[in-house]
Amino acid sequence: MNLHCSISSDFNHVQVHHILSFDQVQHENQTSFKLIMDAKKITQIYEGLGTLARKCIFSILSVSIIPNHIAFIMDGNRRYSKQHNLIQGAGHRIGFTSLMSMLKYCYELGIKYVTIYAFSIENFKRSPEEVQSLMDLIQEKIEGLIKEESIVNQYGVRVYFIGNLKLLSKPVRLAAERAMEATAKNSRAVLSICIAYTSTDEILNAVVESCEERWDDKSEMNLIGVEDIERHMYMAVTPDPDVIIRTSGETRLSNFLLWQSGNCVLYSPAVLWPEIGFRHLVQAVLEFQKHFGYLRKQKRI
Ligand SMILES: CC(C)=CCC/C(C)=C/CC/C(C)=C/COP(=O)(O)OP(=O)(O)O
Repeated sequence: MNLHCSISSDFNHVQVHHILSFDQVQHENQTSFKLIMDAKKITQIYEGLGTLARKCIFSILSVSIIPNHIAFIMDGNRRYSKQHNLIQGAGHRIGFTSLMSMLKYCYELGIKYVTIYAFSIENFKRSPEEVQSLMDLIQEKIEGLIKEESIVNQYGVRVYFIGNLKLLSKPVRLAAERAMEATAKNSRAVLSICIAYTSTDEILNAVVESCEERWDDKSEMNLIGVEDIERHMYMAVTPDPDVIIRTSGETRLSNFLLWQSGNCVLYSPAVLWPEIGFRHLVQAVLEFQKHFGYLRKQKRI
């Protein structure tokens, strides 16, 4: 049959436009299929080599002490979008992919606790469109986290949502509750997702709850102690962080883990969050190891 048709195929951003005969169409499809298979094999080989290289670097790092808890301030997603002329929200999507890579590296390295600043109470002041688009993304990704093949299940991670969850819309809050329930039996590692969170709100809430608890207690003096406040912190489910990594070169904490970060290393690489990579995690661990002697004395560990 001498059919002529137009094929448009998009493979690795190469556009092919041809008028082809039926035989040519079949040939072209077979060639594309072969190219895709070759690309997959090459990717698998690279991934295998990457995993091997990481294992080697991790065993060198493990000669010294590995942090127990790393927290991330994922700064610079909108700037990344602007710099690369991407549509609004694209930077956050790419940022989520970077987050998944960082979680994988952390859990591979044996870091038990990871905390991320996903959305602060201050972020509600952004334009309604931006808040909605971020919340849609967060909801979509929370639902993805509990799927069988997700990183969370692969590494046996228990997920906590930390913050004033009453401030979230019902669908996001329900998704968060489902994720906490679905991962409650995982015990190899912990991911704390700070959402609708600020330290000011966390401390205020802990003080109020501590006072309420003491109010009915007639037997003791009505004084609250540090340990009461700590018990009522949203972050009471994890030990204090050893390292906070904030991207985009900023050294501010922006109302994140202020109570918990008294004795912790702040590492702030000058890359935007979507650009963060394995080398930054290695650098952060080395910084922690450099300061560990001092931190150990402060924390009495
Ligand atoms: C389920 C789950 C954990 C999802 C997380 C998704 C994600 C990557 C959220 C980042 C949110 C955020 C406000 C980052 C700060 O960048 P920015 O928007 O302030 O960018 P800028 O610093 O360039 O202004």
